Parts: sequence; C-alpha cells; structure tokens
Amino acid sequence: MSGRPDPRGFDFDLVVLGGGSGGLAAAFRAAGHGARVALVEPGELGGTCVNVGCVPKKAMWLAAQTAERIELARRMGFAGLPCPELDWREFVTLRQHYIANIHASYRRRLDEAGIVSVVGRGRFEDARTIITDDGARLHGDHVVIATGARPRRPAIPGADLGLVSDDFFHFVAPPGRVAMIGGGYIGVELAGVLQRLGCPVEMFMRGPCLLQGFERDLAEHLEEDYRQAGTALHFGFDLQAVERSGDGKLRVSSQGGDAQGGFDQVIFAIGREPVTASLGLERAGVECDGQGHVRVDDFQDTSADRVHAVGDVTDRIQLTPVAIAAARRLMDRVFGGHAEARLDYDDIPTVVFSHPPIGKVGLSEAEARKRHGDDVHVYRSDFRAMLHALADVPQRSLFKLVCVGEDRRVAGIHLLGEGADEILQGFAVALKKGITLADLHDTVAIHPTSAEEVVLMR
Ligand SMILES: Cc1cc2nc3c(=O)[nH]c(=O)nc-3n(C[C@H](O)[C@H](O)[C@H](O)COP(=O)(O)OP(=O)(O)OC[C@H]3O[C@@H](n4cnc5c(N)ncnc54)[C@H](O)[C@@H]3O)c2cc1C
Ligand SMILES: NC(=O)c1ccc[n+]([C@@H]2O[C@H](COP(=O)([O-])OP(=O)(O)OC[C@H]3O[C@@H](n4cnc5c(N)ncnc54)[C@H](O)[C@@H]3O)[C@@H](O)[C@H]2O)c1
Repeated sequence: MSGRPDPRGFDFDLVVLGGGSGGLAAAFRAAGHGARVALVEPGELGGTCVNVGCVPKKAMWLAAQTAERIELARRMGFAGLPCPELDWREFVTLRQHYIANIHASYRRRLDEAGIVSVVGRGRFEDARTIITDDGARLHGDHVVIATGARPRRPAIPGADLGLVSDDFFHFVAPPGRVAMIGGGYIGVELAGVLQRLGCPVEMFMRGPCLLQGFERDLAEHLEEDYRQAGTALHFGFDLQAVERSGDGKLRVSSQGGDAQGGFDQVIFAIGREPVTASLGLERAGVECDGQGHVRVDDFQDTSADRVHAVGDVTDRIQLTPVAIAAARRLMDRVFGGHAEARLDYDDIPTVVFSHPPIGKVGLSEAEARKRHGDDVHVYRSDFRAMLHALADVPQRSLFKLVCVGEDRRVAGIHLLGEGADEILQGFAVALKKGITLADLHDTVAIHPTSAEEVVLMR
C-alpha cells in the first residue's frame, strides 16, 4: 500500500504479521479458502529460510559438497582436476540469483491470490488492529503473528566483535580463520561448509558434545569426521569474552581460563530469540513465556481471542516445514471449516546439513527407554558407503533403528552418512504410519545403496 494513510483503516478477514515461511503459508492458505488477507512484512519475502537460512545455507552446503566430491574424484583416479577453490563472489551471485527468483515467485503468487502486501513493520493497537510504520491501520477478524526469531548474541564483553549467521551470508570472500561458538544446528552446518571450502575453523562448545538432542553415538562419529577434516573441537568452553589483539586478530577466552587467538572472525551460533519485543503484544492481551516466545495452545491460539501465532516466534520446533504445516492447518480450521485441524508435533523429521548429514525422526534410544523401559530394541548398521570405500577415505555411515514393544514398532530412525538427508523423508512417512521391524524386513532392498541398510538391519 502506498500514499497517505487512510484514517478509516482497511478491513480484512485476516492480517498476517511476517512474510516468512509461516506467514506466507498462512496468507496463501487463508486466501485459498476465500478470506480477504493482508500480509505485513518489512523485509524481503521468504523471511529467514529464504534469505538467511535454509536456502542460502543449502546452497553453501552444495558448494562445499562439490568441493568434497572433487577431492574424492582425485582419489578415485581422475587426473587433471584443478585444486578445488571456490570463487565466492561468483558463487554468491548464483546463489542470490536463485533467491531473487523465489522472491519474484512469491510476489507473483501474492498478486494472483489477491493478497494485499504491505511493506513495513506492524504492531498491535489492539487485538483486532495492526498499525504499520506509515500509520496505516489494518483491521483483521483474525491476526496471525509470524514474526520469527533472530540470532542471539551472548551478553559478554566484546560481543559486538563477533558475527551471527545472518552475517555469514554477506561473505563474498573466504572469511579467513574462524572461531565458531556453539555446536548446535547452525554451528555444525556453517563450520562444515567452511572446513570443506578450505577455511580453517575451530568450534567452541559450552557442552560436552556436538548436537545435543541427536543420538550420542552418531554425534560422536560426526565429531570424528570433523576432526579428520581438520576442525578443532573445544568442548566445555564457556565463552567469557572476545577481544581484539594488537595484531588485529580476535581472541576468545573461557570462564575456565582457556584462551585461543588468531581468528579473523568469531561467529556466534548459540540459538535464536523470538521477535516479539516491539509488537505491542500487551495491548492485544497476547501472553509470552519467560524467553519472549508467544504462548500458544495445541491449535496455535494465543491468550487473545482470534489472535494466533505460528513458527519460530512460538516455543515449538524451529523448522520451516513446521511453521508452514502449523500455519496451513490453522487456516484450514479458521477459514476452511476443518474444526479439529492442528499440527501433530510428534515424529517430525529433521536433518542437519553437516558433512556428512545427520538426521532423525521419532524417539531417541534414551527417550524410548524412558517411555518403554526394557522393551526397547536397538539395531545398528555401521558401514562405509561405496563411494567412500572406493576412494578409500575413512568416513563411515552409522544408521540406527529404535524399536519398541513385542511387535518391534519402529519408534526412532537415526541416520548419519552419505545421503542421509535424502533417505530419511520416505522412512519418516513409514514411521508416522506405525510400521514395525517386520514391515522393513518385508520390503525388498534397493541394491547397492546406503538406504538399503535401513531395511536390512537385524
Ligand atoms: C542459518 C539457518 C539455517 C536454517 N536451515 C534450516 C533448514 O535447513 N531447514 C529448516 O527446516 N529450517 C532451517 N532453519 C530454520 C528456519 O529458517 C525457520 O524455522 C523458519 O524460517 C521460521 O519461519 P517463520 O515464518 O516462523 O519466521 P521467519 O522466516 O523468520 O519470518 C519472520 C518474518 O517476520 C518479519 N517480521 C519481523 N517483525 C515484524 C513486524 N513487526 N511486522 C511484520 N513482519 C515482521 C521478518 O522480517 C521475517 O521476514 C534455518 C535457520 C537458520 C537461521
Ligand atoms: N538443518 C536445519 O533444519 C536447521 C539448520 C539451522 C538452524 N535450524 C533451526 O534453527 C535453530 C537455531 O539454531 P542454533 O544452532 O542457533 O541453535 P541450537 O539450539 O541448535 O544450538 C545452539 C547451541 O549453542 C549452545 N549455547 C547456547 N548458549 C550458549 C552460550 N552462551 N555460549 C556457548 N554456547 C551456547 C547450546 O548449548 C547449543 O549447543 C535450531 O534449533 C533449528 O531448529 C535448523
């Protein structure tokens, strides 16, 4: 919308705050049900995922994987290959061109769906009224809050010397020697990309391992892979300060007195915080938890009538398909006549795009034992993928099934290795449908693949 703000305001069935994964999905689905929709977004369409998350990250991962493949090819006897060295500027141009196409496609789809797209930041005047930067008032019968999250910075001296994941996607040249703080999804993924693209990187973790929340044995394998690739891992490093030394390099020090220097960049990957502070939620009667996440019930309803929230702004699993699925079901309930529609947050598959990738769906072995006691049966396959065996590199794959009960229902699938990212999706469908180990054994394997290990585990 442009021009002078209309003092009478504009009426809609739905006003959506945020044009990221969740907000766009809500807007499109509601419009599909015939609702009159306004979408308020101050930045580029697509939010975190498209602009500073999944998409540019996966592009960098693909570049890093290509470098890895060139190295494998050399080991397999291909001669005359150049030393893999990425021209970052050229690749980033390709990446951003890909992203620009996504923006254009969203813009076209919003127009086609008749959704009013408002450029600006919105905040609540009351539970039915959103006021935008330029003073326009949008009245919605329903409001969806989908303002997402932003990277967290530690409250320590020198925090302003460090970067966050958003900044990573501004690099147009190798960043030099990097200290990555945090061993969760983002720390592991960005460190993996850097190491495979030939940038020295060291990881500093407060805890004792990488990827807490993933199977210990698989994560330990991954730690070994990272060490083999030349990444130093510092566990139990509780960051106390970042300083610039006399030589211009950065130095990180821990509570325990440990210090490491000589870094060109420090990147914080220590979690994300919800974007709620400036939304005027109190004026709408929307409650937040202690960390600022919007509180929602199982139906994505907030404490305010007809105000809903989806995605990273809530305290649920922070994944794009989760934000999208929650938004679509919410709109099916509100505008589509499906009174019971809601997202089941159990058994959501997830993959970390590490090198190699690691993925999981369902229960961990520990969670299964907590719920099912001794009636838990674990099957493992530890093998070298054919590609790695041929190239004679030490990388191994580790697949694990967690089954429960007399009928060995498959309650958890955990994959680390070549192709894990692509293999998991289909098996996640099967797990969700309640398959047993016997069902896997009844399925004829596809040979020779890594995926066949899942149906052959005994
Ligand atoms: C580096 C990185 C890699 C990731 N990789 C993956 C991955 O591989 N797979 C995966 O599933 N997930 C991944 N994620 C997570 C995924 O990006 C998020 O879970 C997802 O984007 C959440 O969507 P959302 O709609 O809740 O929020 P967002 O996508 O963050 O969208 C929120 C939008 O709200 C807008 N906004 C903020 N304030 C206002 C306001 N006042 N008014 C109007 N609009 C406002 C913002 O500008 C933003 O566009 C990754 C995240 C990061 C950071
Ligand atoms: N492939 C994917 O699907 C993907 C990729 C990236 C991000 N994401 C989503 O984004 C979310 C955020 O990613 P993330 O990596 O920032 O968070 P995370 O929660 O995965 O990991 C944060 C890590 O930082 C550590 N930490 C927290 N505070 C610290 C401190 N003060 N000092 C040192 N370490 C500290 C935590 O112990 C944890 O290991 C993820 O949880 C995930 O849901 C998904």
